[in-house]
Amino acid sequence: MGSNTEGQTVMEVGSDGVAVITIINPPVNSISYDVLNSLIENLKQALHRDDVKALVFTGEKGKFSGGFDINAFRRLQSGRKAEYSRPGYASVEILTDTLEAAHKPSVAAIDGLALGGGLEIALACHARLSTPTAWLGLPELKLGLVPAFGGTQRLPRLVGLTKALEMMLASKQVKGEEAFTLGLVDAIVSPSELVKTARQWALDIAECRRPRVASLYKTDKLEPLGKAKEILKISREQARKQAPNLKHLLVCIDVIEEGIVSGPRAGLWKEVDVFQGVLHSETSKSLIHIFYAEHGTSKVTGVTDIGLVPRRVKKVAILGGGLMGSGIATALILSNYPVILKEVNEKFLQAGIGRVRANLQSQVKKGKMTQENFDKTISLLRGVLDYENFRDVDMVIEAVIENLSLKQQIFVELEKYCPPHCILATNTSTIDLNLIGERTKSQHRIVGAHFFSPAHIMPLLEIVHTKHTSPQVILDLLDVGKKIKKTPVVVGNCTGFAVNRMFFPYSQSAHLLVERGANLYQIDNAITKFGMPMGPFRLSDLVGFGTSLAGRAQFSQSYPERTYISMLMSLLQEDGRAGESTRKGYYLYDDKRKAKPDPEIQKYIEKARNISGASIDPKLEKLQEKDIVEMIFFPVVNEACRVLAEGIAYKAADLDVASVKGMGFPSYRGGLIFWADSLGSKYIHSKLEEWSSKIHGEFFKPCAYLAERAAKGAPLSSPVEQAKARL
Ligand SMILES: C[C@H](O)CC(=O)SCCNC(=O)CCNC(=O)[C@H](O)C(C)(C)COP(=O)(O)OP(=O)(O)OC[C@H]1O[C@@H](n2cnc3c(N)ncnc32)[C@H](O)[C@@H]1OP(=O)(O)O
Repeated sequence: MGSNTEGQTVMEVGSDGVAVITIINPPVNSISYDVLNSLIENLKQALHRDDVKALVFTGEKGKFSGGFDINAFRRLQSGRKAEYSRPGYASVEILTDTLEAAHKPSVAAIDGLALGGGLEIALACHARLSTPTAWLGLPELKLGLVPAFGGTQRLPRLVGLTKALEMMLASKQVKGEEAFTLGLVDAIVSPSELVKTARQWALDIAECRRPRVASLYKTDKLEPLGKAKEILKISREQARKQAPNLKHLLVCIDVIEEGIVSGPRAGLWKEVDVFQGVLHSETSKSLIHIFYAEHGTSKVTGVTDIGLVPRRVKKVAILGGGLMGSGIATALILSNYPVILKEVNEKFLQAGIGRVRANLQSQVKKGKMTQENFDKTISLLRGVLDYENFRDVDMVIEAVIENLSLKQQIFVELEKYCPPHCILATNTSTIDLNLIGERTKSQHRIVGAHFFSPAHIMPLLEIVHTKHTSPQVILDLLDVGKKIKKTPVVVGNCTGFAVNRMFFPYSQSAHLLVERGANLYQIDNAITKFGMPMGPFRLSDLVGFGTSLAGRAQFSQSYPERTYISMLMSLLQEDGRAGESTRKGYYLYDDKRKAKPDPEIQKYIEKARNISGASIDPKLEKLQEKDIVEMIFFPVVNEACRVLAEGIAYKAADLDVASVKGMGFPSYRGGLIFWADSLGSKYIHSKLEEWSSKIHGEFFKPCAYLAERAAKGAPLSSPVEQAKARL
């Protein structure tokens, strides 16, 4: 392989007359332009050579291909010229009119994974063999794209329209076994026999012992036209309802429909026509940014690049079996970690274990876990009432209530009972870690393991380090985080850390606006339409006012000048309305927890307004949706800038991932800072300045980091030169 090339294919022609073309581009054998060019060259050669009767395509080291090289797409999105000047060159000219139309048959030998463009190459072959455990799918839509190598046409013809729509629109992958049942692959073969069997299969087709199928022209799996149109109509309606901000889903359905109504070649050409549009859309740029940002969170300077190896964590102890503790225990046992759960008395302990059981039971009910697996998983959990069993644990996660002196006492005990190598983690969501460990001599092994509720479901793990936390401890927690399938983001220590801190203005700006005349339910509506799972008021109801008010108290202590204190929540709480758990908060809740606006809320708003002395601003009474989104999120962006400036977050992309995974910020907007940069630092700064002078001085005041970037016209994501909290 040339030193400047990104992968290649190699061709080996056997004495049996089969040319085996192997894709080589580690780690996932993605199809870079170099791979594609080399594949085309080898394909043409094989078709030309007299000693070749048939072809087999496969991938090196047990992986067929992870799809087209996403990095190449990223380069095209940032202005690089397209490699092929002829539209449809790869899809129509090569895969369809050269490979699929060739007189020499081809077979794909699939192991590991065949995704996106990788699977599409296989679909253009005349047969596919797969190992039982390989993953096959067209996940392009997850990247804001549509399949571009003919997948929109061939997949429905192999597996039927309904299944193909599900696989493409939901980026659902299927395992080899299921692919065989669906008709996507022709046989299941063990990895050791795969290429050998594929060679023979290809010869069998060449010698007419097996059928030679061009999937593009298959029709037996397609529904009759009327039925197909009905399926597509329903699919469109669902896409519009479930993802109203995502246009590429509808584009994909249109392309599939074109093939069904006007024939597969017309469908192929439509696929070619729409691709440039989706590739250069903001949605695709954002989703590809998030793909890379997510991979980047586990690369931490000073931790993962200094030659350390993660130590094996064999046993974990959790303190506190409440909502968080039981969720964390569930996440750990689900990934086969033996866990001891400690509580203060038998009643609490049984309640905690009950919660873990209920979490697992709900997986059984949903058909995601067998009863046998349930029994095996729950057997990894042991309840205890004292520290005696802590003598051989490798990691402790404290998840008791947010009470500093209680946590300090617990850490003193932990230091006494746990072995010296044991990682001492806390799940606090706001309290300064230095204070928690103040009474110990173990500051180097104290770390934050901040899970988000419900901990066994929410994908983010915020790993908080102090100046004393050792890189080894951070690395170990990163490793555990990955093993329990969380996306870990490493951040520095401060009140609220990165995620809660940057989002603390989210609910406050909403309260500030409501006190000045904005409609509470319109705010939630606008924010939901923007793409958040729920607006700030509905979120406060879900979290519960007790927790929200406790969090606000912490913030107002640490950041008093910019904490907006509205009495609205406290007034509601005094009246027994503490959120969803009391069935009344900003909304009223029925038996099914469905939220309904409550006209009574106006009474409380007026009371809160009287207390704060705020007056109604006619402009805020008539806010447009765009204004609401900006007034709620620009203070969040402002706080995120402070988090970056102080070095609490390592890079802007980490905050993008944290906002998506921790707060539900829409991934198709690329995360908080990526979205902010799409609007421009200058614009955000000018808006905050304006609101600071007209509405509330301190709350909206742009921070120095934002002001400096706005003055230079620089993006907020450009690297910070001097961050304080580096390791
Ligand atoms: C023309 C076509 O229609 C268009 C397309 O094909 S679009 C591409 C479609 N393919 C995809 O979306 C697959 C995206 N990748 C994945 O889902 C997962 O990476 C995977 C299932 C392939 C492998 O997962 P896993 O084994 O956990 O490894 P993972 O850590 O994710 O990836 C390993 C490395 O490969 C890279 N990688 C994975 N898929 C890639 C791809 N298609 N292109 C470029 N790089 C890729 C990752 O960025 C990562 O790089 P890093 O080590 O520098 O961080």
